[in-house]
Amino acid sequence: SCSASTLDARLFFERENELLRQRYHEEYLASYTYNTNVTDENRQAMIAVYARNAVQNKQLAEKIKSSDYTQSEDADVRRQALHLSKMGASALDPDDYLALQNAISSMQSNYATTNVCSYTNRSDCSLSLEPHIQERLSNSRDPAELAWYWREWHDKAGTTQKENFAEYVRLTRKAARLNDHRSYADYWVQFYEDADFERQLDASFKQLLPFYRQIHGYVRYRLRQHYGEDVVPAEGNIPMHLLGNMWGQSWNEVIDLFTPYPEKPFVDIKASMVQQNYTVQKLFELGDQYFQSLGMRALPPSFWNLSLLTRPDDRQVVCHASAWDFYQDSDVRIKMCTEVDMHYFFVVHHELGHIQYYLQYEQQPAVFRGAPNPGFHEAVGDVIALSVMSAKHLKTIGLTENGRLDEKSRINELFKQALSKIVFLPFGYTMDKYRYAVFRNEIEEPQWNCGFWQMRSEYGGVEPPVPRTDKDFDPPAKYHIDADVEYLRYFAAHIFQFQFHKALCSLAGQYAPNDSRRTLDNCDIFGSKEAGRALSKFLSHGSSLHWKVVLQEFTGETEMDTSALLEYFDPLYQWLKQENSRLGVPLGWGETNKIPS
Ligand SMILES: C=C(C[SeH])C(=O)N1CCC[C@H]1C(=O)O
Ligand SMILES: [Zn+2]
Repeated sequence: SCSASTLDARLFFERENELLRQRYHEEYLASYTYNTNVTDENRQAMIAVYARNAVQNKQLAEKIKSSDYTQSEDADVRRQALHLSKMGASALDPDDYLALQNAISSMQSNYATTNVCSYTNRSDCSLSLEPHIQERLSNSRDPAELAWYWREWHDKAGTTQKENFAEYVRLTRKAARLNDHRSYADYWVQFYEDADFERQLDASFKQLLPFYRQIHGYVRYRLRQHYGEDVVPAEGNIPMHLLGNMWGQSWNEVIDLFTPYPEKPFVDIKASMVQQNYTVQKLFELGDQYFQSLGMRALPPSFWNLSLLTRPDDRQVVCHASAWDFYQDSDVRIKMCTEVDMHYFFVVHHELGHIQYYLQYEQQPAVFRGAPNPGFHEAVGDVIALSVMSAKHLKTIGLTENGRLDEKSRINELFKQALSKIVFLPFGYTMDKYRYAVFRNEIEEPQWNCGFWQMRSEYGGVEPPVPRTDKDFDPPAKYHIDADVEYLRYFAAHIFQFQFHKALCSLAGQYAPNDSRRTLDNCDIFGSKEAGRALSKFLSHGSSLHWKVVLQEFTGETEMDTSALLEYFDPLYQWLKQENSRLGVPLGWGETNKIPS
């Protein structure tokens, strides 16, 4: 039985959740219209919807704060009240709110529309990040050309946005204070519902640093062999323009420069795709079929009709991949500028993971249609991709012949995985350690750029190809910094995904401890209804329960834990330690000399 006041509370939240769902629906429609057609008119229209809804969200939060719902006897009422009283930017007055949304959307528009001039044809200034500049960073082996594209992009996508970013810092700080947070960083941290979160992050990073140092040392050694000592220092920071990615967040695009066993070549999956007439549509169909093989939700017809899966040639779009929930009639979509290659095959699964989450929790009240830990949402697709990219599965779908690797090929494949999964960690960690420091005014505005590069060097041992000063401003060269997207969700996801993978592989009978035929790096859960049932149950909770409760039901654990990740990569870690000592590879790095000391 429950008291009249609880019945009254439930009615209140039922009504408010329906209104909130409608607000989400119109917000995401307006945002999708802008993201798939970047014009100032669409940008203004989107902000107008945000502003109108912010007033409603603020009123709801204030109504709840003046009630006793957070003390209700009903745990579900308490949790809904807690979530809905968290005001972010909507705490700002209307003028400040509009100014903040203008700053953020202006940075996003700049990022989406920045083009750079070709290194080989300076009069052609039409090159976009995806696919043109990324193709050069992956395939050019000319340090001068790579440095050209690094600098063009950072000058045009970064430095030009300094004023907008300063306005963003000022107004998010004001919003955080209005909500009694010490800073906007503390507003972000509260979404992990764990007072110990930042300490756990630091502990996880420290646990993984020795492994990263082995990878960093080996890569620097091999890069120096290839490019020579004038380009790559023996013991200093790695110049990041050589690493195959604009931000140095994953290095697998240039793995052919440092394959552990070059005599065991990688299968060229892209060539197989091209040879088999793969289309973008096919990549998404394979992903859809994977989830269906687990007994999970199929993509609804509206997904295929309303998504934007390739870059259109008649308008500007925000190419950065994203998945969308329109909070109505299972209307879920992906927007990305897909190309047919292995990188996008991975991104397709990453985004379909978000889509599956949306579909699994759509029955929850609007307030609980999200992940209980931001890292969970970013981990789902990656977990499936760990199975999809295994030699076993690539053979199943006919992209390779060999479904079981010999020891040397296994080291090569584990190294390729580590060049995105382990290399990513210092990058992900720094993205928000830096923004926390800026939001908390621990780095002051005149040092914002040098502070950024000092942290990238301290945590990851990478540096710009050219000297940078505080006259430059490089952070907005990264999408998430422009778009006000918190980033530690990806760091957490890179650890959680191995915990999820181990649990699912066990359920699928694909993994057993100490069974050399059933290791984590060659597990493929394809077709396992057992695994699918567990994953569906995990996702269907949405954020209705604390993430530790939901995690415990799924994997038996209650913490973010690096053990599964280290178990997955152990053969490589042991190999690297031996190889680096055999070669006499120096480990670690000093301070970067690319910023004024
Ligand atoms: C693919 C997405 C959209 Se949620 C993304 O932003 N990711 C996925 C991996 C890390 C991060 C990035 O690109 O920086
Ligand atoms: Zn994502």
